[in-house]
Amino acid sequence: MSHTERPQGAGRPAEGPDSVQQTRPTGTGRPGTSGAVRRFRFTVLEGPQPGQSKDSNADTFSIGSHGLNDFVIEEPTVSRFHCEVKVDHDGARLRDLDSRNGTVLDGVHVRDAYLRGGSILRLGRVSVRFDFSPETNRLLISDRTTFGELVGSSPVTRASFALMERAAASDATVLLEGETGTGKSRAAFAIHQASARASGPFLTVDCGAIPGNLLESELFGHEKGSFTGAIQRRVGAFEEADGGTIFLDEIGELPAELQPKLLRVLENKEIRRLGANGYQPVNVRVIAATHRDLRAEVNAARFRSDLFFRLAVVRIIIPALRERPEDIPLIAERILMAFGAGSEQLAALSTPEFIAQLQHAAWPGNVRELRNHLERCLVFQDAMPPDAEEVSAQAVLRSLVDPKQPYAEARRRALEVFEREYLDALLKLHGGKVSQAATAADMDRVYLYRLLRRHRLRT
Ligand SMILES: Nc1ncnc2c1ncn2[C@@H]1O[C@H](COP(=O)(O)OP(=O)(O)OP(=O)(O)O)[C@@H](O)[C@H]1O
Repeated sequence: MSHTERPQGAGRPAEGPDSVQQTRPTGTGRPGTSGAVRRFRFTVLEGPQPGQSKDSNADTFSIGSHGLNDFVIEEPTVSRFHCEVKVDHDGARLRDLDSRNGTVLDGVHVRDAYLRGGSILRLGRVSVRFDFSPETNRLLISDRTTFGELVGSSPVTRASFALMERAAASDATVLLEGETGTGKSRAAFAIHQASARASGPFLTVDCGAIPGNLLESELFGHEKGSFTGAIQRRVGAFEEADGGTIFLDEIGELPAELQPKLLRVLENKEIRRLGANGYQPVNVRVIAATHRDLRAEVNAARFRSDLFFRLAVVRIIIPALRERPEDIPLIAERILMAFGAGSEQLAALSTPEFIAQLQHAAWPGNVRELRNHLERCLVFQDAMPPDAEEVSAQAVLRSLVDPKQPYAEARRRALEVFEREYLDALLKLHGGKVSQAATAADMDRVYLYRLLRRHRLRT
């Protein structure tokens, strides 16, 4: 059985000893503040080291047999990344990370549930007890509300900015995790620009968009004649990015046969072109991103555990837009300015009512979807509520037809809107995978890429 459980009375901090007193960081408007979240502890009841306990030191805490967990329990029935607890508005939320033997909470198999103080978890043959402690953990929150192109004032966003600032100050490999459209590629570029490598190149390789057999040559290059069609020598992205940063987007899609090759680059800082005899050194910083939880991929043996270890030196999670509605006024203003909205349009699209509507929408496509919606509002010159996307096709067509415009111009605008809607829906249907979308739509992949870039649906 799998379900989501909430403790009674969750939703607002209760006063009992087992409730979360403060799940939101404090002092959110003040510069340089750090937030506080309630601390908790896990104690092993049955397992390899009974009595051993571990306190949380941030707002999330993971348990598993892999060395990157907060509580490492080395026992064969415990998965590498077994489960995670995150303190949120409602309490301490437990998530099973697709573990092999599952997570059993007080006798019930759960995937997602809220914990009470004294809850007993069974992970394979190990059992642990969860308790809240009276102390709090302080979280580091940036005093900035912008980082590169990204803006946001919510504590979760500013906590991610704090990590991005730290990442920029170092040369460590970074793993960015977040749903599609949350701003991962902008974050990667902003980290590069704020780093000592800013004057060097920044190269993006979308590991999900390039067929596996071409990806190796795209990344590492090839020698002339190394395979059929290799009519001349080609420099790969790692060599091209020398002295700068390479952004490996959708790293979760990296084919199994390329994973040890990337691992070697990260470990030894050297690459070998396809068909070459020897290795050559490269000086490149790697930032990777994924919309998946790579820990579940590691559990399922689809992603190498040692590669995850090397990539996640700094792991930054960019939350979904629905988890940070406080960011919406700033983000909307930034987007409207970028579209060149005039002061009247800005005023019409920043009324408290309209902003509240935006803040209550689910935005499965995150900031990208918000941007598309705002663009439509500008085109239609109307502060449409987000669910107005459902308006009938006829109403949309009617609003596009403006007989005061020359025919050619009216047609161009209508086509423009159609194209964007089509591409947006196509990408959503195929989970953002461009190659797959191109095949399904019977389009050339390179042409689809060009269209996506024109509509700013891809960078
Ligand atoms: N915090 C933010 N402030 C302003 N704009 C943002 C923010 N986050 C995202 N955006 C905008 O949203 C759009 C999508 O961002 P981006 O392409 O970086 O997302 P992504 O997570 O890399 O998406 P995908 O996984 O689909 O590649 C961009 O236009 C970006 O500028």
